[in-house]
Amino acid sequence: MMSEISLERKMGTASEEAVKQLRTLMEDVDDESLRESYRNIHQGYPTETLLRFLKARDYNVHKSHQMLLDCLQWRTQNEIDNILNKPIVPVELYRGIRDSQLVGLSGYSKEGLPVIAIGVGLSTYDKASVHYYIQSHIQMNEYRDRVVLPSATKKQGRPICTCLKVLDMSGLKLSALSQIKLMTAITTIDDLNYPEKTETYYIVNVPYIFSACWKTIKPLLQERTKKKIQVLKGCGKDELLKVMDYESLPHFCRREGSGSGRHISNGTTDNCFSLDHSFHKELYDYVHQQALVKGSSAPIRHGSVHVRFPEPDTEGTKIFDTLESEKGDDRFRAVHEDEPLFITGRRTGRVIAYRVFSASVFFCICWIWLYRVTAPVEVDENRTGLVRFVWLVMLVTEIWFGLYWIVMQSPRWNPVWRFTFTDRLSRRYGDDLPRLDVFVCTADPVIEPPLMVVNTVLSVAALDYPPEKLAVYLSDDGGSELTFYALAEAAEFAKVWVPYCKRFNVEPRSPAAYLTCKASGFDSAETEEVARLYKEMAARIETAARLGIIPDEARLKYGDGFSQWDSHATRRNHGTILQILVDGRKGNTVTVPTLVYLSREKRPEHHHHFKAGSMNALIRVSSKITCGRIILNLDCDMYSNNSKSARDALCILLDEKEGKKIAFVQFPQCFENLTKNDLYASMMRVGYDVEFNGLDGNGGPLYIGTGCFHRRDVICGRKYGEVEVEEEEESEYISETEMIKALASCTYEENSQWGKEMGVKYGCPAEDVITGLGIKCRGWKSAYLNPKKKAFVGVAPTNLHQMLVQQRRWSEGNFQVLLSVYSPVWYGQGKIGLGLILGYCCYCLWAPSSVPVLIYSVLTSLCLLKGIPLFPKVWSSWWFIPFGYVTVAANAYSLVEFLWCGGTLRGWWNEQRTWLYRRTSSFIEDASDRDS
Ligand SMILES: O=c1ccn([C@@H]2O[C@H](COP(=O)(O)OP(=O)(O)O[C@H]3O[C@H](CO)[C@@H](O)[C@H](O)[C@H]3O)[C@@H](O)[C@H]2O)c(=O)[nH]1
Ligand SMILES: [Mn+2]
Repeated sequence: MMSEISLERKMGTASEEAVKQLRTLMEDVDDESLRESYRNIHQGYPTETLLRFLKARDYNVHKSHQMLLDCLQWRTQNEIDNILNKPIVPVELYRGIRDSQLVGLSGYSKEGLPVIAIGVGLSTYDKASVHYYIQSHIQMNEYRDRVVLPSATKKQGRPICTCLKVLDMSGLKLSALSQIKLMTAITTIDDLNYPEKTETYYIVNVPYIFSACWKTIKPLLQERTKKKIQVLKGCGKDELLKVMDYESLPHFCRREGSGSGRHISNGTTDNCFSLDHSFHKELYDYVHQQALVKGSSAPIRHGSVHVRFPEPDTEGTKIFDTLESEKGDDRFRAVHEDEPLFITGRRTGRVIAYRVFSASVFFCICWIWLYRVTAPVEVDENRTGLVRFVWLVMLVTEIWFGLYWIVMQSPRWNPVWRFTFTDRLSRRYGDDLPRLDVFVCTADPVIEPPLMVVNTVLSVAALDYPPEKLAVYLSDDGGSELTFYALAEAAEFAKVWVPYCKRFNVEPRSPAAYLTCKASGFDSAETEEVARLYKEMAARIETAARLGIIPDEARLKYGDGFSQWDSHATRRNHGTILQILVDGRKGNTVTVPTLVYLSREKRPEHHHHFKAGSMNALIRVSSKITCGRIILNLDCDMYSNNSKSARDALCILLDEKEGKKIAFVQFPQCFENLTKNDLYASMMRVGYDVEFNGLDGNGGPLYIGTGCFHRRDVICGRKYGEVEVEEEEESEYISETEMIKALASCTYEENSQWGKEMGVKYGCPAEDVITGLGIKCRGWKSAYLNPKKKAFVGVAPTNLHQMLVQQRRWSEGNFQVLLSVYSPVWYGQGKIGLGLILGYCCYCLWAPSSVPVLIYSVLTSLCLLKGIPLFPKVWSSWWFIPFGYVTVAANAYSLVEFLWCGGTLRGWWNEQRTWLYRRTSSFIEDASDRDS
């Protein structure tokens, strides 16, 4: 401490001495223009000015002298002293520059220093040439030195020669590196000609990217510079309020809390970057007035002043070069055409460990088989025949379990994980994305309440996707006026909801889900307003549903739609109803995507093929309206929980290399209405966190009917290797409504390939599984995406009965797949790999494996009662080892796997129990009643 003070005192006397020497040197300058320029620099405070130049050259008088002379030379050569008489005209150009080079004076610090705010991250420098930006920058420097600082000096009654700078880093992207030449030029000009003008740099709103750059840059900076930089937390409000009043705080520092909140700027007057801010108004008037007074001889010139700027000094270049080389680092890489939009990861260590474990289990399974075949059976004459028979049955079931276990290894053998780069997608394509059609299917307004359906529709309408490229189709197999009414109401509400979501970056974008998590309190007036509108809409829809009456105003307003229901229409017998509620195809002024209601024709004499039938009708109808190249298919009870999911999927489908082989991108089916321990194991944790990744490694996950992005032409039958048909011309899809309606008629598919080689396949309750398999058999692969933030969230069955019914339909459906013409085993033979065939079998064998499970559990308990020994005695012989090992290892592994996937011990126990219920009950139920 002591030594520091004495050092400073020493420095103090040393600097006084240096100033004296430098002043004498400057008195020798006799070129009048240089002298005048010098006066312009010091504005009556030469000591302070000389000190600045001395500081910049570490008090080396000779070097400082040279620096000051160079500066004066530069000023006279480039007529810097007159630069304030040269306004940038026309005003539109100037406004453009102000909008893209964000600088302003937000006020004064408590000590009276001007506070200069700079929007580093959001400046784009793309509205004019480099020279204009440099000219404007210098003008601002000169105005600060010749007008702002002298008036501050006057006000404070002491010399004010420096200022504070607050740098806003929000929005800083790597693409900013392309501006680095301009920024280096500006910094170099400041370093050489306006040294030591800034007392402190406060850096606020620092995104991750900057912290990365900062680590790189910091060691390169001089100590002197480094000391002046303070990186503040968040928007820096709390720290800055220590040095200035709230009024002087730049607008980007005024956020509440840690900075994640929203701007509360009221209009542009608070925004000191704006040309309408008083500082910029004054500057503008000043320059124009000067032009009149001093530059009156010549008319105001169009075109920028070309200021010569010195080659950046070594420090600047060093930083630039370092950043350039850092670009090799993934975070810094600019977009190159050949850069992948996604990568595929493997966890080699874990996989090898698993394979070793798996081999050991297999060894023990063979050992068990051997035991069954060779172990001596009881010799009691009366029972030997029976016991032999029981052992034979045990052998058969154990062989089955062994084989089933082998099948189950396929989705664990080679798991992969996909990671997408949505930022690269945005940089490469911007808003130039392919059209996306979303199909939402509903079938029954009682089981699937219209309000829920509408929430699903709204959540996808608000996807982070250009609205003119997005369309949402609701297929109503219930043919219900209520659902139509609800959608019409939603179309109105969407006009508020969609812009609101985008403006405030709301998540999730299902209004019901979002407003429930906000229920504790609304953070802004907008939210309150949106919540009110939503509640009103929900009330109208629910009242209509309860009473079964559509309000007359609505009937009047949407007469076009309602008139399509004739008096004798029922849900199983009606014509096609098609209504485009919002038409967002026209240009890019739209804010809400296209919204379409479709209820395909249904007649009792024609089979409607359930969801598959409605999907195919949607594919045809949409092809004449928006014809999106990509199709997203959603069940009406699954809302979009992550507005980026479409972009994630596109990272895969648009990737030029790996993505070319991929036909569809499947997201998992996640549920929100489950408890932590997941009583009925509906979450299928292991399925979605382990097995699907394994399937992906073997050729791709199944298509599970919801949360899946397809390529339109592939689902319509394109084989891998065939050329993709270009998107249809705009004019073609504006067809006659009647013609489009015909595409959804009962008879349209007669004698066609629809339901067979085209669209979703018919004839099986698991239509989605065979459709996906069919696509793979045409040479395609699929990909599985399971981002942390769940893409789609739905409602799972919550009671035992519902669960068993659903389970039975699935196992039955999947078993039918095995026996159908589209069986993975024979249809897939030679078309898809063995790993994938086995992968499909895991699911197809659910139902048949209930037979051995049932037999095994009944038989072992009976034998226990009858005293028939089935297993070797514990610790009695070597034979015990395989039984013990397989039982312990298999259960321990399944528990570990379950915990890995984020489950709980209880949850695992519930799953084991449910599994037994399913296996033992579905077989019996299946045989006893077949009503649906
Ligand atoms: O004639 C029909 C019957 C059903 N659906 C719709 O199909 C979806 C799925 O039906 P649901 O009864 O909810 O079946 P889940 O068991 O929940 O569905 C799972 O299993 C089905 C069969 O494998 C898949 O089609 C689904 O996508 C998948 O979520 C729902 O949106 C229904 O509205 C129709 O559009 N038309
Ligand atoms: Mn469902």
